[in-house]
Amino acid sequence: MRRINEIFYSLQGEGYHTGIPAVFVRFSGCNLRCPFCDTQHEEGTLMSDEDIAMEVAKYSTQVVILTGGEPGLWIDEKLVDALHHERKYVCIETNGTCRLPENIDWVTCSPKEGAKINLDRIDEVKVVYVGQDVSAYLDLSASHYFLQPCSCANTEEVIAYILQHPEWRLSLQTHKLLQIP
Ligand SMILES: C[S@@+](CC[C@H](N)C(=O)[O-])C[C@H]1O[C@@H](n2cnc3c(N)ncnc32)[C@H](O)[C@@H]1O
Ligand SMILES: Nc1nc2[nH]cc(C(=O)O)c2c(=O)[nH]1
Ligand code: SF4
Ligand SMILES: [Mg+2]
Repeated sequence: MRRINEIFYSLQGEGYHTGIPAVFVRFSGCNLRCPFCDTQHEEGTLMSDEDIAMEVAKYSTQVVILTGGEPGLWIDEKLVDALHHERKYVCIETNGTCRLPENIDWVTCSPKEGAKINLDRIDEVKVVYVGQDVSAYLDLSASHYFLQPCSCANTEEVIAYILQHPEWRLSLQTHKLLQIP
């Protein structure tokens, strides 16, 4: 059984897949306490992999996004297999501190200051930019590098940084701008 905070259907608001309809599976609990974290995730109900797959299967989109909390603490190949069995494309939003099952289809790593990255594969790096030194994150091997304003509040600062450092792209939390989940 896995502790699930919520399962909901919306558009991916952030990063490379922005705008794509997706089912979000939010796990309860995290190993970090980021001061800027925008998510309440501690509450949750226990669900089996079959329950999770059945809930996700109600939505016709192919894309599932595992998030939290920190989903890397709680998932394994068996859960990803159950979602693959429903023909889903399985993405994860992770802080990168936990080893992940190899059968995940897309890894979004959002590294946090002082937390060691423990991943073999990253598709996109997405850093919440609050003025910190982000240059070392470009050494992570990935296909895309995004900087994201913190709660849409410092977008001008992020744009100014990216114009000076064009290896980065802008990721906006478009769901917050649109006021959708
Ligand atoms: C709530 S976290 C859950 C997944 C995982 N624990 C992580 O941090 O990647 C989902 C995404 O939201 C980002 N995030 C959290 N708080 C934010 C904020 N106030 N503004 C912008 N992005 C934020 C995280 O960096 C991460 O990319
Ligand atoms: N629409 C929408 N897109 C998201 N992308 C990542 C999210 C997350 O909280 O992990 C998130 C979220 O909470 N809502
Ligand atoms: S790692 Fe993710 S869920 Fe955990 S506190 Fe930081 S932003 Fe929030
Ligand atoms: Mg969110």
